[in-house]
Amino acid sequence: MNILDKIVADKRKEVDLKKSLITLPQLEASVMMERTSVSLAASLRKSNTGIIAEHKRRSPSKSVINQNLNVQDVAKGYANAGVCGMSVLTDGKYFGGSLDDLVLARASVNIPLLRKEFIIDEYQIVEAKAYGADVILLIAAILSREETKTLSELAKSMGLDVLLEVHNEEELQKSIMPSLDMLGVNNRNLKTFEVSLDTSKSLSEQIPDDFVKVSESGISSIEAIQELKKYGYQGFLIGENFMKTDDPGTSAKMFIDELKK
Ligand SMILES: O=C(O)c1ccccc1NCC(=O)[C@H](O)[C@H](O)COP(=O)(O)O
Repeated sequence: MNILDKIVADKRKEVDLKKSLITLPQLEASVMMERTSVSLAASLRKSNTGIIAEHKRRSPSKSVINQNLNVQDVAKGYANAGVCGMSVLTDGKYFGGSLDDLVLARASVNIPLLRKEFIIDEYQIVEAKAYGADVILLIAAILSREETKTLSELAKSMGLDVLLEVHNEEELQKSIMPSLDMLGVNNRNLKTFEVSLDTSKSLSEQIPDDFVKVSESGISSIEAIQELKKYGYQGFLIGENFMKTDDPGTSAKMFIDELKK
């Protein structure tokens, strides 16, 4: 069993439990359902920098990254730095995140918020909207084409943007469909945890131009972004590089200021 298999097995149990605790009609009664979402894809299209900064306390590959921060401070810091969007990990067991993190980030900033989660059920999409997300992540490695279609169409019907994450050509080819806004190539091999920007480079040509291209994971230098831009990438998802510092907002600001030079 690889890490994704383990995460998904746990997620199925978690979602079943949640459905029995908070019903769909209860989620649908959230005031957030009336909120107009802010598009991350639009924000990336008009940006020269394209940074999506992540709130990430720990991860299966790195164990603890930073457990001492207040998510509201991190969100305000990222917004002040001029990021295009913020990614909030909501998985508890493997990443130390929660839906509370999403709500607190939403209460602090108006930038696009991505719910970074292992989505396998429509319930989690309603949940994302109800807790203030603007964007959901779908991971091709854990979904069939039919599931990707059903989930992405539901998200679009709720006004949410959809970022589809792929790791290889097979996942990309099986998943391309009009109900996606952004295609994210994850540079981290989730079986070995090895990170290589070559994954983004080699898949870039196969991503149709209608989708915003996002490169995810292992990005820590200006040079890497300049290189990825040559391959058509407009979005860059960065977690650990900012979160490992005492002040991720200031780190993101220095990074973005440097990128603008
Ligand atoms: O980060 C991990 O170890 C990980 C393991 C298993 C599944 C997903 C994982 N990460 C999710 C992500 O996509 C990253 O948090 C995100 O791309 C930021 O990556 P980084 O800049 O390398 O922190």
